[in-house]
Amino acid sequence: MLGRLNHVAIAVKDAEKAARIYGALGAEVSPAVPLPEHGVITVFVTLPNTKIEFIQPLGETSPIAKFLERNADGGIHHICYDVPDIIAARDRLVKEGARVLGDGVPRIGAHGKPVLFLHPKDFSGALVEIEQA
Ligand SMILES: CC[C@@H](C(=O)O)C(=O)SCCNC(=O)CCNC(=O)[C@H](O)C(C)(C)COP(=O)(O)OP(=O)(O)OC[C@H]1O[C@@H](n2cnc3c(N)ncnc32)[C@H](O)[C@@H]1OP(=O)(O)O
Ligand SMILES: [Co+2]
Repeated sequence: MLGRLNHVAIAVKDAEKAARIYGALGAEVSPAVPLPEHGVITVFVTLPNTKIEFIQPLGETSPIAKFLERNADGGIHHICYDVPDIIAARDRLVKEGARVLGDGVPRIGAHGKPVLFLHPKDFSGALVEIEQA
């Protein structure tokens, strides 16, 4: 039911600036992409085995605003796993007692595929995103 580690997300105040050091190391760095429906701007760094997603707040109601108030210098915000069937994964997780954030309906994420978020208190203090593979 669980696939590859899709990305590790780091919340920062300036995503392009944060990714710059990875570019200096020769990694592929994407352009900044605003995703108003998620309240963030993303910059992806592609590594051989996964990606780093830098997320910067966008708009008044960004879901990462409080996190950055608590972590002014930035910090690891969530981890994202591929799942082969996001609806089956959601239903199994709910059955096991995990809380799906929002209305439980997958939304299209940064890679154009459906994503869901799971409450950090149900995953040992780590916010988890699942993405349809
Ligand atoms: C670009 C699209 C997409 C992709 O395709 O990759 C993205 O990644 S979008 C990324 C941003 N979107 C989201 O994060 C959506 C889901 N997040 C949420 O719904 C909220 O951020 C949250 C997880 C419910 C937290 O809400 P918030 O209002 O910020 O926090 P609270 O202060 O109410 O926190 C409650 C509780 O949870 C702890 N917490 C909060 N954020 C995290 C975190 N990132 N990792 C671990 N723990 C977290 C927080 O410390 C509180 O704990 P207590 O103080 O012990 O109650
Ligand atoms: Co993400």
